[in-house]
Amino acid sequence: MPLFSVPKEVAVGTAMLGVAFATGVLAGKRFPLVFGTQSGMMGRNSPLRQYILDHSLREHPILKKLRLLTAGHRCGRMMVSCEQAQLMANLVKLIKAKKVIEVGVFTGYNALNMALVLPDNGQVIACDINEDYAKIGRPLWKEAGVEHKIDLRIKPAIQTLNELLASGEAETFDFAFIDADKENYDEYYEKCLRLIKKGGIIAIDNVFWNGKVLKPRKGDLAAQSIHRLNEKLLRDARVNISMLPMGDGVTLAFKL
Ligand SMILES: C[S@@+](CC[C@H](N)C(=O)[O-])C[C@H]1O[C@@H](n2cnc3c(N)ncnc32)[C@H](O)[C@@H]1O
Repeated sequence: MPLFSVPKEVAVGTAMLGVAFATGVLAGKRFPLVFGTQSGMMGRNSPLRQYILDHSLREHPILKKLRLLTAGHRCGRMMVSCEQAQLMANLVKLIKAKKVIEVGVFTGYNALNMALVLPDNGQVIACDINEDYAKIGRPLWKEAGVEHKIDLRIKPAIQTLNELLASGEAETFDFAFIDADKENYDEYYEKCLRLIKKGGIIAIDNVFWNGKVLKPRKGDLAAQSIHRLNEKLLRDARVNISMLPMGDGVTLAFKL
């Protein structure tokens, strides 16, 4: 005797949805992504994400301090996810990077994360328009002993990137992380591509834009901009790419 009964149509519909979801999961189709951006299977507060953190996060104690401090800020959700930052640190180490760019710094969680793995003469050119955010992180950059590696430039990132190009620094960077205003993503990508060396890597954050790239709405310039760049990257012969379902989606572009 069932504990409760549902109309046949509802039962059939639910079963079909379940099969569709499972098929999507098994076939690696888009269902898990649709359900898994910020609220579902792999969302920020999901058990699976917690499992990932419990079984892979190796966070420097001062980095953790900055993460917890930033999480309490009213804009704390802008911070990059810690597992994504760890992937970037691993890549920076793997390619023995010396010079990196960050477009969009906030309190500097990822700037600190990269500075911690750069050699002592390494350099993070950190671009942001808001110095107040960086003031939160700077004491911790100092406490970690890497403040000297973080060169914070407070002005629109496009201006900083243009200045780097004008001062002859094209093809001298190893790694770039793009994580500022989404409407300018394409311009950041093009300039970073000129600034990094062959074999260098560009990581682009928020490439899912919380699922809105699936059907960008007319007035949503951020979703449109990210979606356009995603489409362009698919066909961009200057790079190899991987789009990863981590955080809000991150694309890695490897310069050929
Ligand atoms: C998502 S947050 C960056 C998070 C950061 N990467 C981290 O590790 O936590 C975006 C940042 O981009 C900055 N930003 C927005 N527009 C910008 C612009 N035109 N030029 C430079 N920075 C900008 C914001 O002030 C904000 O700090």
